[in-house]
Amino acid sequence: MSPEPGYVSPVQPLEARLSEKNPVDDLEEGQLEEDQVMQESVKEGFLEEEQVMHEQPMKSRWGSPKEELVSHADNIYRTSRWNRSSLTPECGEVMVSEEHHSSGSGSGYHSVEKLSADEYSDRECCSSDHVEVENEAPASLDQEGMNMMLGSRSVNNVQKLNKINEGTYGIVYRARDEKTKEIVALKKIKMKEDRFEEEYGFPLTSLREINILLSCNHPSIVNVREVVVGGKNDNDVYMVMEHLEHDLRGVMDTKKEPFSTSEVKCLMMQLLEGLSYLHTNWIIHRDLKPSNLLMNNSGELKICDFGMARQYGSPIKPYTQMVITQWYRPPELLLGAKEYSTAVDMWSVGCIMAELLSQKPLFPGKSELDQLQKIFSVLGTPNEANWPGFSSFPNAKAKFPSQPYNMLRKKFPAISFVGGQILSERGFDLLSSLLTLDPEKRLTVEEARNHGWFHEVPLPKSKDFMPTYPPKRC
Ligand SMILES: Nc1ncnc2c1ncn2[C@@H]1O[C@H](COP(=O)(O)OP(=O)(O)OP(=O)(O)O)[C@@H](O)[C@H]1O
Repeated sequence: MSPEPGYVSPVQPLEARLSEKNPVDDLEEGQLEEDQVMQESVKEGFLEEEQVMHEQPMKSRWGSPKEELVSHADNIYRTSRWNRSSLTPECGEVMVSEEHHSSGSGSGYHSVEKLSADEYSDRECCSSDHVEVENEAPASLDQEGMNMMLGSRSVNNVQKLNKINEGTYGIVYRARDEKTKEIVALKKIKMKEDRFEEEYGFPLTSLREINILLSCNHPSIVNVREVVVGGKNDNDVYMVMEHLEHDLRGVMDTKKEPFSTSEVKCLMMQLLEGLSYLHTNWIIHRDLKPSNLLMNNSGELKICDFGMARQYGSPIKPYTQMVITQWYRPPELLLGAKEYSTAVDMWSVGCIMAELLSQKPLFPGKSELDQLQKIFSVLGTPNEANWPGFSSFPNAKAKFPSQPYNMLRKKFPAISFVGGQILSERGFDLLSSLLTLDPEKRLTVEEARNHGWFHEVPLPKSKDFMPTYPPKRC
C-alpha cells in the first residue's frame, strides 16, 4: 500500500532492523561473514570503522590475503574475468540480487551501517585503500587461470568514432563494435590515478566501477557489456557500455523549456527504480547528478559513473581529496558528518527533482560554506529541535545567517500567474521530504517510489512519448 504523501517510516529499533532479512543473505559466503562482523560491531554500539578494521580483522569478502591481492593486481592485465558473458557469481564479484527485497535500506529504513563521510568526496586513494581492495579484490584470479589478453577482446574490435566526453576518470568515446556493428560507448580508463595504480598498474576507482557495473543488471543502470584491452601501450583498459545519446546535464543545458510535470515524473520514476535496485543491493552511488544520468531517444534514463559507488557492508577508508561537485551534496556531509547512509543519494535525488522542474540547479554553491548557506537560506537554518545532533557536527560551529522559515515553496509555487511551472501539494511534499535536512527523516527510495505524486494526474509520461533530442555527438 502506498504511504500517504510525506509519510516517513519511523526508524525501527536497531535490533528489529538487524533481524530483518538482509540482502547480504543473498551474497556469497565470504561477504556474508564480513557483513556479520560489521553487524556484530554495530550491535555492540556502532564501533568506529577503524575499530572494526583493526580489532576485528576483516574477513575478506574475497577470502584472499593481502599478498595474494598484490599478485592479483599485478596480474590484472594477464587474467581475464571481465567478460559479462562469462560472469558468474564467484568469489570476488560484487554480488547483486535481481529481486527487490522487502527489507534493507530499500524498505523504507536507512542503513544501519554507515560509510565514512570522508570517503564520500574521495575519488582518489590513499594507503588504507589497499585494505579495502583486499576486501574487494578477486579471490582467485590465478585459479581462474585465463589470460586476459586471450580472454578479453582487443580494443581493435571496437572502432572509435568520436570523443563524447572526458571525465576525471575516463575518456568516453562513441564507438562501433566491429562484429555486431552496434554503436557502443567506450570508456578508456585513465591511469595515474593513485598510488595503487602506480604500484600495480590499475586505478582503484575504475576497478570498483567495473566490478559494480558488471554485476548490476537493471534497465535504469547503464549496461557494461565487457572490458576490452589494448591500445597504444597494449595495456590500456576500456569498458564497453551500451551507448545513450545524451546525459541529463546536456539535455537541460540545451532545452529551452523545462520538462513538463509528466516528463519529470517519468524521469524521476526511472531514477528511483535504478536507485532502489542499488540500495536494495547495499550499494550507495554517492555521485548522483545530472551528468551521471544518461538518456536516450527512447525516453530511457540510466544511472552511470559508478566510480564513487560502494557496497556499504564494506570497510571504510579515509579520504585524500575532494573532487566532486558540491551542488548535490547533502548537508550532513558538508557539516562534516563522520558517517552516512543511503540518505545521501536521496538528497541528490531531491536536488535533481528540483532541477528537472525548474531547469536550474537548486543550490549552486561556490564553496562548502556557500553551499551550506544556500541550503539553509532556502530550507531554514537547522537547530537541535528540528535536527537532533546538528550542533555536534564539526562544521556546525560556523556562524550561519539565521533563517527561521522554509522558503522552498516560494521557489516551487502551487499557482503561477505568469504561466510558469507549478507544483501540486503532493509534488511539493515529495520534494520537501527528499530535501529534508536531517538524514534520519529524509525520504527513503521506497517511500519516494511509492509517493502519491506519481499516482495523481498528470501521470508519468510513457517513455515512448518522451521528447527526443538531436544527436550532438556524431
Ligand atoms: N554509456 C554512455 N553512453 C553515452 N555517453 C556516456 C556513457 N557513459 C558516459 N558517457 C558520457 O561521458 C561523461 C563522463 O562519463 P563518466 O561520468 O562515466 O566519466 P568520469 O570520468 O567518471 O566522469 P566524472 O568526471 O563526472 O567523474 C558522462 O557525463 C556522459 O556524458
